[in-house]
Amino acid sequence: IKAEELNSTDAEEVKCRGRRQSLKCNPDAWRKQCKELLGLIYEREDSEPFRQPSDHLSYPDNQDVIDTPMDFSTVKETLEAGNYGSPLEFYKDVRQIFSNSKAYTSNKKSRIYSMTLRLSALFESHIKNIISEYKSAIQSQKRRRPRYR
Ligand SMILES: O=C(NCC(F)(F)F)N1CCN(C(=O)c2ccc(Cl)o2)CC1
Repeated sequence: IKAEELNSTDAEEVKCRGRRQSLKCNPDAWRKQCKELLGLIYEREDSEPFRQPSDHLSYPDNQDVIDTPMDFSTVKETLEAGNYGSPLEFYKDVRQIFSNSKAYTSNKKSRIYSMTLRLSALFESHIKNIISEYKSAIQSQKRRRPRYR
């Protein structure tokens, strides 16, 4: 069979099988990429108030306003424990941090909320490539052979 006779999925699969597991084809590359992205976030001073769970005492309304507390140390531990099944789960938790802050704050001009806006701009600019590479790696790993149930 000549290469040009392969359809695009076959060609993609052949390309992935042939090549050493580079980022494009490696469905696990996202873990390392998310670790690096977390590193970037930790480097930012803006992330300081979000590296620890917010202490309920100083934010009493916290309980009723925030039903899913989240912070970057929890995300980091979950990622390092291998408890995220995909970058989409990682994405969901990080977005929770930002939405909690928005729920906490009464005015959109609050200093701490403005910190999350800068952080989420940084986060979104990186996470979208991680997720699209993950999705295409999954696609190219899809076996055409039926799985025996
Ligand atoms: O208590 C903490 N972080 C824990 C630390 F103090 F150890 F860092 N936070 C205070 C409440 N948080 C807010 O997003 C927010 C928006 C508007 C107002 Cl007000 O608060 C989250 C961070």
